Amino acid sequence: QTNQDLIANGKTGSTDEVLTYGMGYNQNRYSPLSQINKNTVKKLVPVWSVGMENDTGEQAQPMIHDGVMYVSDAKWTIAIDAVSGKQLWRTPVDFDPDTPRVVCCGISNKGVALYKGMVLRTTLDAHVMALDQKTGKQIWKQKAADWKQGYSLTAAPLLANGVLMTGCSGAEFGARCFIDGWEPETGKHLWRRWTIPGPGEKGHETWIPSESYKNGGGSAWITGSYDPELDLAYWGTGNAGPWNPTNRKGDNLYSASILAIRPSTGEIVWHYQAVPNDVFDWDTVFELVLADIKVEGQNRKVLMQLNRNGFLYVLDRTNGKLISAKPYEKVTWATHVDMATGRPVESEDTKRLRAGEKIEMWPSVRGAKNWPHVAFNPNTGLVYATTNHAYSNYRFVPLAEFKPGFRYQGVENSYSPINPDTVAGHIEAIDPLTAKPKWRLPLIGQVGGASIIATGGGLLFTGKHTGEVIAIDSDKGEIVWEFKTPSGINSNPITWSKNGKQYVTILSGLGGVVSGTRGLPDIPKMGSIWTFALME
Ligand SMILES: O=C(O)c1cc(C(=O)O)c2c(n1)C(=O)C(=O)c1cc(C(=O)O)[nH]c1-2
Ligand SMILES: [Ca+2]
Repeated sequence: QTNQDLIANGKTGSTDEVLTYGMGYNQNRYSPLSQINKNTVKKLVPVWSVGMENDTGEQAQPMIHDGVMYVSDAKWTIAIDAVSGKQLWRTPVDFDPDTPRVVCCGISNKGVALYKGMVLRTTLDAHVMALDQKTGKQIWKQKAADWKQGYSLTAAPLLANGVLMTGCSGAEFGARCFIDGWEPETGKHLWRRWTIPGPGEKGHETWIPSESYKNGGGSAWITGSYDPELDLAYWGTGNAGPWNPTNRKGDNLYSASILAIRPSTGEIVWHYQAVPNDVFDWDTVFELVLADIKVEGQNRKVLMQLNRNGFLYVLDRTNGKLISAKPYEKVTWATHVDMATGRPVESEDTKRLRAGEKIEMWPSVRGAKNWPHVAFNPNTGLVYATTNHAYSNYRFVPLAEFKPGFRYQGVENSYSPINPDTVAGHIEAIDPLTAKPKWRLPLIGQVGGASIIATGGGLLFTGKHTGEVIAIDSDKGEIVWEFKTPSGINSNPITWSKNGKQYVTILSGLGGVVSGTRGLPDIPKMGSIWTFALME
């Protein structure tokens, strides 16, 4: 898995390999594979399953190299023969059992990176490590931060231009976050880009008073994308900390922003802040889909994001200029995004919130979409997304004193109820420039939990909170196949091939933030991997 292999993956490379988070550096989550298609999908059956020996949740995207599948969760790194399902090795992750105290939203891990014979991963207790692909033995391990200060690492690393990039979580604990660059071969720390600039750094002046940056948040808890031609990694940052803004005035850069970063140096080449002075948990971390699309007749290199805040942003990824920002769900916190300034125009409701009143706010603080990733099919030009239809009853309450490693938020929040007949969200096909749906499949009585992949067979694969793996006709938005797994699904599916045969793999095991969602069916918590193929 050289740099060339990683660049080719998801583009011209073999569909036998899954080497990057998002099935390609562009995070399109699209595969041209078409053996499993609308006609053949009725013959799709499980071919193997492996237990994860974990009940804290499975979110990882598996990776595949040379017929071996690499899977992770917070407790394990595992290698499996991809065709037979036979386990090759299993290495436990060693962390203090108290660490889960500093995770806001589940004991999670979203996957590994593969590079030059190594499996590279992050750990819940804020370490980064490399294992040998053949044996599972540790090659190196480095501490990124002290978990007792509220830091954790849940995202898969990004290997870009020979640099291993990792993010961090902790904004709900008033941690000040960062993105790190490491030398993958040795674990040597190359650079740190604080997402919240300190004294003397550009952007620090947007924190008033100046010491407020110390609790500034700006987590980087979803893996970035990479454009090898521009040599830019795109990485989103999370909410400002604490949510209650009493002690921090100003725009609070670079919270709730999209950053274009030079992998070799960590330099920020451009930034776009979606939400100045965020008070809503509008993490702008979600997947950044890179695509080349026509905008008003012109070919543009764009970056797209369905932001948690309900707007679908399309940016020129060469320079960060805003092209479009339209709402894809019900939004009441802002009236629109001002295209001249790129800033959201806050609503009367938000003015009342800032004045201390309780408001009903759409979307809820969980977002019009949470992390489950979208797919983009370059042939249809549509984005396929799992979205949420919910509101928060939300207000600020006095901030408790800051204590490192403990919640530091200063808000009161309750969610709209979910009853068995509530339309709590949708799986939908969306035009990126209008943000309007082509079709919508309602999620009734449950929120969405899993990422989507799109295929050349005209299908989407994803999973439901209630445990079904589903295939959807991507033109009509109809479920055409399903299989019930033992637990709920909130993970990252992949499709791949070996010896001319197409497979779909997905993890089951309820975890993450949906595991704590009230009003939903009581789902057993148990991790397992499932691989499907057509019955001969
Ligand atoms: O700001 C942060 O540091 C941070 C981190 C994480 C995380 O690492 O899982 C989540 C969130 N925020 C968050 O707001 C959120 O809704 C969320 C959901 C999940 C999940 O795994 O289901 N993680 C996180
Ligand atoms: Ca957050």
